[in-house]
Amino acid sequence: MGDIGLPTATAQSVVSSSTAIQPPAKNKLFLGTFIHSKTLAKLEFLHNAAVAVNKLGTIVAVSPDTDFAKAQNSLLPQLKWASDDTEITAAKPGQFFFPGFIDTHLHASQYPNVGLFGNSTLLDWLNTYTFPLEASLSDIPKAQKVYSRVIRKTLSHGTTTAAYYATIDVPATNLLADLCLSLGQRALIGRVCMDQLGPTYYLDESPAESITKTKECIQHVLAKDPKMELITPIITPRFAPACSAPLMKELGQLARETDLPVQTHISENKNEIALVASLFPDAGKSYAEVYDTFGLLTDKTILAHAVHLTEKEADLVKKRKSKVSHCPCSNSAITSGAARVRWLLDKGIEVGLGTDMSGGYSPSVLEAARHAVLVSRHICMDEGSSEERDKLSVEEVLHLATRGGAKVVGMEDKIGGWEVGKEWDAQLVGLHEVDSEDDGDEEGNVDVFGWESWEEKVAKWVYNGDDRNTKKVWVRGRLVHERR
Ligand SMILES: O=c1[nH]c(=O)c2nc[nH]c2[nH]1
Ligand SMILES: [Zn+2]
Repeated sequence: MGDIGLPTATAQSVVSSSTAIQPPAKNKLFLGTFIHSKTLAKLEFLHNAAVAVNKLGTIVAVSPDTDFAKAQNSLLPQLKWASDDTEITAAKPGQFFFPGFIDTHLHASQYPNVGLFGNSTLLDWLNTYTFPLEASLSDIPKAQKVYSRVIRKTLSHGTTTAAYYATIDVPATNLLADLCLSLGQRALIGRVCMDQLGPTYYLDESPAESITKTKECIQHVLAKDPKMELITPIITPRFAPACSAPLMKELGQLARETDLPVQTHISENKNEIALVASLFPDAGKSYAEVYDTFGLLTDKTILAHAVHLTEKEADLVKKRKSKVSHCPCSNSAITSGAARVRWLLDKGIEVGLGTDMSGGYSPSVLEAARHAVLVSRHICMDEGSSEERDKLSVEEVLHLATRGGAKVVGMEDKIGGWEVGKEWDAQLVGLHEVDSEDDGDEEGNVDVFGWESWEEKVAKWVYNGDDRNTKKVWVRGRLVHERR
């Protein structure tokens, strides 16, 4: 990153240690069934397999047909790992390891509002529910309560990586970064930039102030995690209607100078699109062109929603290699529309899933995945649809939730599947076996009778699973959640 005149970190750290970027104490060996996305349409099932994870949290071996005895007698000696320096986790029968979910778009600051949207749509929802809550998080103890809770909650649903919006407040945004580090969630941390549209009590005073405060947050993250091993700063113009042309120009320049990722919203709602056209009559012809004019459509830009993009805009997004975060729960909840995911994928645009709390009502990427399936079926029922082809399958939405999301956040070399060299960001999933002794209360809604294929078990998990099925979660090899 070039010298961009970032100020030195000034914010007080509330959380003192950054333990999550310390290596785990022991090597780790995982045994059992491993499932991950192989291609968009295909899951791969590795049964009776072993995955070895070193003390840095990196996968160093993926070994098929390896039970406990073979691991002890062959794999560990091969790795030169002593048994007493290796922690072994074996999945029980019926359990499986799955890559951690990647939530490519959510507002940490809006978590207290999940489920609160009434009959609102985007612009009135922002004014009624969202801006007042976000503004209130400049109260640091309140921010601490909300941010710790949202991190723990999303981890408990298997989200190992989250692209967060915080608020305009610098200390509270830095606190979110600190908490991700201490609780061990991989995250992109965005201080929200907005110098218009919001209420006077919740606005950056000028483009210059917005840039200075953004740089303070970037500096804070880089001071805490210089190699961006766990947390990454992300430049966050809220959306075009909330950013003046001079602010967007400077943010585009900052993105170019720092080569940092960018996140924003695009084409979520028809009134919003009309507002963009009225606010930026000269800058460009379309919403996407407005961002492009200011250098904000980069190959590291995450565009949330993209519900109403035109053909020409989608082609521009593809040309710039910008990515899309599909947020189906949010799009249904606040009546935004149905994003045409197959159309985006067919154009070669990378797509991931976002919960978009609290436009979205759920912290669960699994919920977003099942709603992505359902929204795709609504698209099939529209006139002029290509019908069957528009449907997304279980395999496809799980791909979006993992490998697709990894590409959207620019971490496809690090996370999303079981390959040597990737980091162990994983969840252990357990379904309720009807023949087992327990009554299944702890295993959630997913009853498995024993005759299902593994493909069927996964489909049952996608349609009926929840956090009760997420038994353990790891990020970079560190256990960050365990269901008791
Ligand atoms: O889903 C959304 N959530 C938000 O907070 C927001 N702000 C602008 N546009 C937005 N869309
Ligand atoms: Zn959003």
